[in-house]
Amino acid sequence: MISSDLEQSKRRIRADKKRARRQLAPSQQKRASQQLCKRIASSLTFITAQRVALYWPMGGEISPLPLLKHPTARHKQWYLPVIDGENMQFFRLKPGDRLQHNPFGIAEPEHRQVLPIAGWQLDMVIVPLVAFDPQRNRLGMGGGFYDRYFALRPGVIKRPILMGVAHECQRAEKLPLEPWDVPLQNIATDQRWY
Ligand SMILES: Nc1nc2c(c(=O)[nH]1)N(C=O)[C@@H](CNc1ccc(C(=O)N[C@@H](CCC(=O)O)C(=O)O)cc1)CN2
Ligand SMILES: Nc1ncnc2c1ncn2[C@@H]1O[C@H](COP(=O)(O)OP(=O)(O)OP(=O)(O)O)[C@@H](O)[C@H]1O
Repeated sequence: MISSDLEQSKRRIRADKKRARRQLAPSQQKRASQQLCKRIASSLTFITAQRVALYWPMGGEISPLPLLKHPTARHKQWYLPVIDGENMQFFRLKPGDRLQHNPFGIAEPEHRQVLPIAGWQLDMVIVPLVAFDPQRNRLGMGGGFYDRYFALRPGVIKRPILMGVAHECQRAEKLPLEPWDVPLQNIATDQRWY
């Protein structure tokens, strides 16, 4: 087994960090999410972004949802990931939209526009992650959805800005890198920027 060392190390880090974030008390979760959203809301990336994708949190993930109600966010258009088999697309989320659960138990918009938005039309994507390191490397749930979605983005194009978000306790010293890993422009936690 050639891949075993790397795979094993990724498996271990995923298990560790999923446990760490699930163990945060509801009050800690709430406070962390508020701190995170305050940090993001004061960033130029967010202030100037018109079309922003975020995610519906699950399993102890830090919640980006307070951003939806932030005073500076009133004129933004919001998008959520929708998965279909191995594919992921982003669909518009409007106030009052009904949501439904996908097979992973993650909420998605129930009634969708016919076509998803094209990735390059998004200004900013708030990217969930399981673990990160100070070099802004990311380890996700293991489905490869975000890596595949952004794989086609040519290096010269800076749009959308990919902003990873996490609890500070999801920081790892150094993550094993895969050739397909898509770099994040920055990572925000409840504590600081990376
Ligand atoms: N909130 C959120 N939405 C997201 C992602 C994410 O990481 N977080 N994704 C980022 O790619 C995509 C979904 N990716 C996923 C990939 C794997 C599993 C999964 O393996 N779930 C297992 C066990 C969950 C666990 O270990 O905690 C399962 O449902 O059995 C779930 C989602 C799109 N939407
Ligand atoms: N650009 C790509 N082209 C083809 N396959 C890919 C690509 N990116 C990722 N994959 C596949 O996805 C699988 C999962 O990748 P990885 O373990 O890096 O996921 P992840 O980044 O943790 O997950 P996610 O992005 O869903 O949160 C890999 O085994 C790989 O085969």
